[in-house]
Amino acid sequence: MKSSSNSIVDYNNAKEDDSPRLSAIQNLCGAPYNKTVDWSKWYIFWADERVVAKNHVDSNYKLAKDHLLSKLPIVPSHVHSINDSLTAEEAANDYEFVIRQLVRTRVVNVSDVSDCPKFDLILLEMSTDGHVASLIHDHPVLEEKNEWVTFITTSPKPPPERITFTLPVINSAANVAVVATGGGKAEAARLAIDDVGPECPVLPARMIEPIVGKLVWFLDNQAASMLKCSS
Ligand SMILES: O=C(O)[C@H](O)[C@@H](O)[C@H](O)[C@H](O)COP(=O)(O)O
Repeated sequence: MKSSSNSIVDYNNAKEDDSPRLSAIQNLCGAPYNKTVDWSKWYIFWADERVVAKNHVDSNYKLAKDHLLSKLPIVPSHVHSINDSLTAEEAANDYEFVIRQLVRTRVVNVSDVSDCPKFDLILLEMSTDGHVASLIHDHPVLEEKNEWVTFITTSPKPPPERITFTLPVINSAANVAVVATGGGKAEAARLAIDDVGPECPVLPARMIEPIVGKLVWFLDNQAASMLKCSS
């Protein structure tokens, strides 16, 4: 990753009760990364966020702040969280406006191949139903082509109101990492990654196909257990 990274981290994956994934993320707070990474060059955004107060237990911002951001020398003004005093629709519009300003001032790169920002890294976790960010299966949010940030009010996984980056933004990133851990995600991983044929549902995770960027999946043994290459 470039040292002048514009970084995205989707901390939804790091729940309090999820110690293996949380500790993997927290490794960044210790040696050597706390010293070798130039944290002053990092900019942090949320690929999706729950529309709750920043001090709410469901807030992804709070989770990231408590477990990572408060322990690293990241410049506070480089941390771009949503405005939690707005409705979901307003918060999505506001977040997109903020990102547009940062693209205009070249803090965030612009894609050569789409009308979208080009983030250096977008880190996502796939859920058991194959959704990533708040791009949920069979939802019009998957069709959004014009907005950079949009919103949903009907997430099957609570809380229902979320803002989310759209597919064009995620697929314009220089690098996208998708994480899946545990046997409960094995079937979704198979449907998202393997050559499963046209009769199978196209999960949101399968729609993550960076136009020119790099996609890397990180799976543990259980999540990878149904992949063809694992047999
Ligand atoms: O819940 C959220 O806020 C996000 O919608 C979602 O993208 C999340 O990152 C995955 O669902 C992984 O989380 P789980 O492993 O808990 O399903």
